[in-house]
Amino acid sequence: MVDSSDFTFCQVGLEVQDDNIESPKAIPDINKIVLEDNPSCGLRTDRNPVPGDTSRDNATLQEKSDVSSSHNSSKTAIANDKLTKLMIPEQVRGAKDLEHASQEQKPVVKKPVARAKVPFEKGYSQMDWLKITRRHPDLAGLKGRSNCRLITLDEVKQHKTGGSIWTVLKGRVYNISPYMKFHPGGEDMIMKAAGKDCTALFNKYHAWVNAEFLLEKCLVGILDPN
Ligand code: HEM
Repeated sequence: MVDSSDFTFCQVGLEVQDDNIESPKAIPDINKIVLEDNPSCGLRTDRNPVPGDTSRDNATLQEKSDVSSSHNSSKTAIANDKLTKLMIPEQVRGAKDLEHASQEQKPVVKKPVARAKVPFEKGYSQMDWLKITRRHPDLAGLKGRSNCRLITLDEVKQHKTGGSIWTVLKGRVYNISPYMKFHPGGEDMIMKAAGKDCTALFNKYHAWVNAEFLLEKCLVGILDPN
């Protein structure tokens, strides 16, 4: 559902039609599901059959039956020993690591990715910015000029400092100078956009941000494509 009060974000991909969601397959009978011990790690003996070796079937069976029992049982040790003999040294090392890991049973804890969002100063939230855009008569610094004119990249390059910091975003030229202190990623980051096309950088960090809306009043012109 689209929240019309949330002006900061825009839709990036296609919206999923809720009523079109269908289960691709019927849910299988859970009683028929056979659990296998690490089927994807190359430990299954039926992938490396050795003629006349009946132990491999036992080993596979042993593996299956051991899923719910203790990993430290002597039967598993024998089966694993047989398996290791069928493998090349790299596989043996990998299998030993795996065995070791399963014995320790350590939970995998994923570290959260640190976000580079800067806590905003009082009076510099996105809501404060929105209020300013409503009140300020000339955030773009147009001084009466039209914001429909074509602007070359050379002209953009000349605006890198002070109250006239221009950037190109998705083919439009904005004066981002008044927005600098409001940028949630910090002034240093947005300063990287000064005097150049920042579309790639912008999309790298936050393609979902609705800059067309946030910077609407900062529009200086359209980038000359030639
Ligand atoms: C030029 C127009 C830009 C606008 C309007 C803008 C706007 C925003 C907004 C609204 C957020 C908060 C996003 C969120 O809460 O999810 C944000 C965060 C951020 N921005 Fe920008 N930004 C701009 C350019 C840039 C550029 C050029 C860079 C990098 C060089 C950048 C780097 C960041 C970073 C690192 C964050 C924090 C990331 C995060 O919240 O995960 N921004 N920006």
